[in-house]
Amino acid sequence: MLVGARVRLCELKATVPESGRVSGEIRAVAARQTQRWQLLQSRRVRPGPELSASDEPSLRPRDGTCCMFLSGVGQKLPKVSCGWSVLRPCYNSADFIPRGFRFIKISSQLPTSARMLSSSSFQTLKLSSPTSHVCHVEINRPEKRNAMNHEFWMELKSCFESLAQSPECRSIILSGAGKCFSSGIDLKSFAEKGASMMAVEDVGRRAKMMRDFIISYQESFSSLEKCPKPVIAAIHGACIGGGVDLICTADIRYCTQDAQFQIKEVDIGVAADVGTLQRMPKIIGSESLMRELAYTARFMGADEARQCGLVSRIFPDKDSMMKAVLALAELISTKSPVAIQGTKANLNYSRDHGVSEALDYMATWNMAMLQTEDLMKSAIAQMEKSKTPPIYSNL
Ligand SMILES: CC/C=C\C=C\CC(=O)SCCNC(=O)CCNC(=O)[C@H](O)C(C)(C)COP(=O)(O)OP(=O)(O)OC[C@H]1O[C@@H](n2cnc3c(N)ncnc32)[C@H](O)[C@@H]1OP(=O)(O)O
Repeated sequence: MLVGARVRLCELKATVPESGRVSGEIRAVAARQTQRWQLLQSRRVRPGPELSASDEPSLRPRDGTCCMFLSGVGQKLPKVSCGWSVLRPCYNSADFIPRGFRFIKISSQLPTSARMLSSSSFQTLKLSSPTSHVCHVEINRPEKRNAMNHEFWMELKSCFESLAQSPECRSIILSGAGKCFSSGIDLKSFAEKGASMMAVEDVGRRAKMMRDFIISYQESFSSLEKCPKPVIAAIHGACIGGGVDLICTADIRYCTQDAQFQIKEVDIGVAADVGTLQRMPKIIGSESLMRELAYTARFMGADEARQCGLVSRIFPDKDSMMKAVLALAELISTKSPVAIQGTKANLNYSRDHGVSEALDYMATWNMAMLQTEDLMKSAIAQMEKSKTPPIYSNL
């Protein structure tokens, strides 16, 4: 929201339950984008005349939150149309708070993730924001069946590191453009990289260079796992070699009926080295099947992938799958980001540690996170049997 932008406060809904605490939501329209504002702090109020919004909400310049002041109080508040207002910077918001209530800007239609990280930042990825808080990352080399060239590995890491830092992004969809999800590492790019490293004469230096190279590719894929937001992989057609390594870093995997998974590495003379051998046994649970797939490089179809737990749902085609992943990502994005990100961090931790160690980690995590405002908001919504989820602040 720009300082000085004209906004029309089009809807104010608030109720004062018996406890005397106000909960509510305010919507404003600015520059043809729907902006949502939510009550951040509530105060005890006296019964009185209808509540009306002050006509000059102020934007705090540092963090972009909006201070909105209410001049009256009341027991039950109808929808109120408030006309046009001008947002002004508020350098000392504390001056204003005692008289009313503070509102915080929750979201705009275009999340920061997508605004800041436009597709034009990347050669091999296409980014979009299907809804506020959901980001869609598409591997975008369809003419090469989304083969992973060096640029892709570098861009994927920088993309997910940025999304990790974007407060407005709450869930992420990963898919492939064109005929398939991915044909794995770009064999041409891989051969060129290999040749340039092999040209280094000293074995020690050559080995060090290769190690750094492998680690940099591992870190690229690990950026999905380290990203605190849940990642949903949507897989159609071929998912080969590096494609399998990549989907193993996702939180949830859906696929189409025509999906084919192949741990191809033994066929190109290498042991898979960017995550399949480490993550997939923990996903599918069968050591025997894991080894069979990795030693033979045979294709595994969608039904078998679901049976062994590699994917959780199968769809007849890409369109129906994308609708379902979008609905799933959207649903996740309506939940408390504190709760969702805490859940991901602790599921990851507990996968890699023993039960008692993971319980200890959980307790330490929640000794901070149980203090979140999201807990109270959620509890109130549950008690009030609210049909819509509470609106949570970005994290
Ligand atoms: C540190 C190391 C880190 C990671 C290591 C990972 C290991 C692996 O990923 S191993 C797996 C390597 N991948 C493959 O062996 C797959 C090769 N591709 C195929 O089998 C097929 O292309 C297909 C995916 C089954 C799709 O078949 P189709 O739809 O018939 O397309 P094509 O005509 O074969 O290909 C179109 C176009 O794409 C180019 N291409 C496809 N895959 C790759 C690839 N992996 N690397 C480079 N280029 C690829 C193919 O050459 C065609 O290009 P044109 O210029 O149009 O000829």
